[in-house]
Amino acid sequence: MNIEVRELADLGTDARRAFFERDAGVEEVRSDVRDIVERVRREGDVAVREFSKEFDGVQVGNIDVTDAAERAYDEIDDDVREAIEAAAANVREFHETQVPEDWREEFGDAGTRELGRRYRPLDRVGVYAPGGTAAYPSSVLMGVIPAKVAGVEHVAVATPPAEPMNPVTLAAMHVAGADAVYSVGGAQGIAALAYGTETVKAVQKVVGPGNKWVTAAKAEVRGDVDIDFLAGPSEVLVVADETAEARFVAADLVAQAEHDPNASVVAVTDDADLAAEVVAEVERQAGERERTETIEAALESDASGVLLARSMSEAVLFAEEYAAEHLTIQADDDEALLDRIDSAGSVFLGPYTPVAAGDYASGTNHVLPTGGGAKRQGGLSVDHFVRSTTVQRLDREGLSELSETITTLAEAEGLDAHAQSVRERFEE
Ligand SMILES: NC(=O)c1ccc[n+]([C@@H]2O[C@H](COP(=O)([O-])OP(=O)(O)OC[C@H]3O[C@@H](n4cnc5c(N)ncnc54)[C@H](O)[C@@H]3O)[C@@H](O)[C@H]2O)c1
Ligand SMILES: N[C@H](CO)Cc1c[nH]c[nH+]1
Ligand SMILES: [Zn+2]
Repeated sequence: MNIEVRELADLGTDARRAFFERDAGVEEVRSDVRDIVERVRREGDVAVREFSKEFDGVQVGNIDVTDAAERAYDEIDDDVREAIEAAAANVREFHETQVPEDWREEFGDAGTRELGRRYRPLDRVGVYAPGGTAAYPSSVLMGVIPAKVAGVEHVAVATPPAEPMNPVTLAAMHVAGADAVYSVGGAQGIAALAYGTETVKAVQKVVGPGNKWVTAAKAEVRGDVDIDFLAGPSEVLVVADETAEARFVAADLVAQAEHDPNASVVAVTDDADLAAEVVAEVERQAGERERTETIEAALESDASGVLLARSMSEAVLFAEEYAAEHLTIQADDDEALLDRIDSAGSVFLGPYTPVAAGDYASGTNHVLPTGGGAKRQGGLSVDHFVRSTTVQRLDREGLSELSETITTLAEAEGLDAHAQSVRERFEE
C-alpha cells in the first residue's frame, strides 16, 4: 500500500469530485439490484432462497428464525451477553430522551385557537442488520431499540443467512426486543421486508445499514415503502491540528476502513508533520490488523486519503463540503472548529472519543447517512419511527378573528366554497 499526503489546494476537479460525490460503488450495482428486487417482489420465498444460495452460499431451511433468538441468548458466553446488555442499556437510555410528547397550546388574541401535535408510532417496521463479511449485533441494537422505544408494535429484522446463524447477532435481537427475525440478507432482504413474501410480512418502513447492494436496494424500494436514508459503506473524516496524536488519528481511519473495501476514510490537517506521521501510522497499523486486505482496499480508494490544508479554516471548509458519516475533531479548540461545521452524521470530539465508542456503546446511534447525506439529515433516531399529526380546535371568537384572512385568501385562490365554509358559521 502506498499512501501519499496530498495538498488540498492542489487537488484537481476529478480528485475533489471523488471525495465529495463518493457513492461507494452503489451506482454500479443499481441495475443488478433492480433485477433482484423485482424477482423477490414477483416470486417471494422462491427468489429469496435462490439469491441466498447464489450470494451467501447458503441453502436456507427456515427463513423465519425468530425462535432461534431466545435460544442464542441463553447459549452465548456470559461476557458477550453482558456487553450486549450494557450497550443496549446505553442505547436505550439515550434514545428515551428523544421520545416526543404530545402538546396543545393556545394561540391568538381574541378567542381560542388551540393548536398542537400528536405523535404515534408506526405499526410495522423492518430493520436490516448487516452480516456479510463481519457480524453486526451492534446494528441490531441500533435499529431495533429506537423502534421499540418509539412504541412500534412489530419490529422485524432481516440479516444474511449463515449455517449456523451468528448466535451473538441473534442474542442481540432478543435483547433489543425484535418481534420477528428473518434469515435473508442483501438486496433480497430489503425487497422481502418492503414487499413481503409468503414468510416475510411487509413493513411500512425499512431502516438500517449495509453494503452497496443493500444500499442500492433501499434506493430502489424507496417510494413503495418508506426508508430512513442511505446508510452505506462506512466513512470517517478526521479533522486534526498539530496537537493531535497521529496514532489515534490513524487508528480511527483504519477502524472504519476495516468495514468494507468501499469504505471512505480521510484525515485533513494543516500540519505537514502530523500528516506524514498519520500516513506512516496508517501503513503500520493496517498491516497489523486481521482485515488488512479490506483496510488497504478502502485506503487506496480515490475517496480516501490524508490531506494537507493551508489552514484549519481550509480544513473546516472541506469538512463542511464532505458531510461525513462520522466526523472526528482532534484539535486544540475542537468546539470552535465544530461550530463552523454544520454537516456531519455523528461527531466525536477529543482524543478519547474514538468512533468505535459510538459504534458500540456510548449510546448514540451508529446508523448514519453516508455519501454526503449528512448535508440533509442526521442519523437514525426515535423520530424515524413516529408519525406526527397536527390537531386544532377553534372557538367562535377564534374563527372570527381569522375569518377575514381566510376568506380573502380563499377568494384570491378562486375557491369560494372554502370562504363560504367559514361564513356559513356566522350566518343565521
Ligand atoms: N452507514 C452506516 O450507518 C453503517 C453502519 C454499520 C455498517 N455499515 C456498513 O454495512 C456494510 C456491511 O457489509 P457486509 O457486506 O458485511 O454485510 P451486508 O449484510 O451489508 O451485505 C451482505 C449481503 O450482500 C449481498 N451480496 C454480496 N455479494 C453480492 C453480489 N455479488 N451480488 C449481489 N449481492 C451480493 C449478499 O446477499 C449478502 O447477504 C459495510 O459496508 C459497513 O461499512 C454502515
Ligand atoms: N462504523 C459503523 C457505522 O458506519 C458501525 C459499526 C458497527 N460495528 C462496528 N462499527
Ligand atoms: Zn465501525
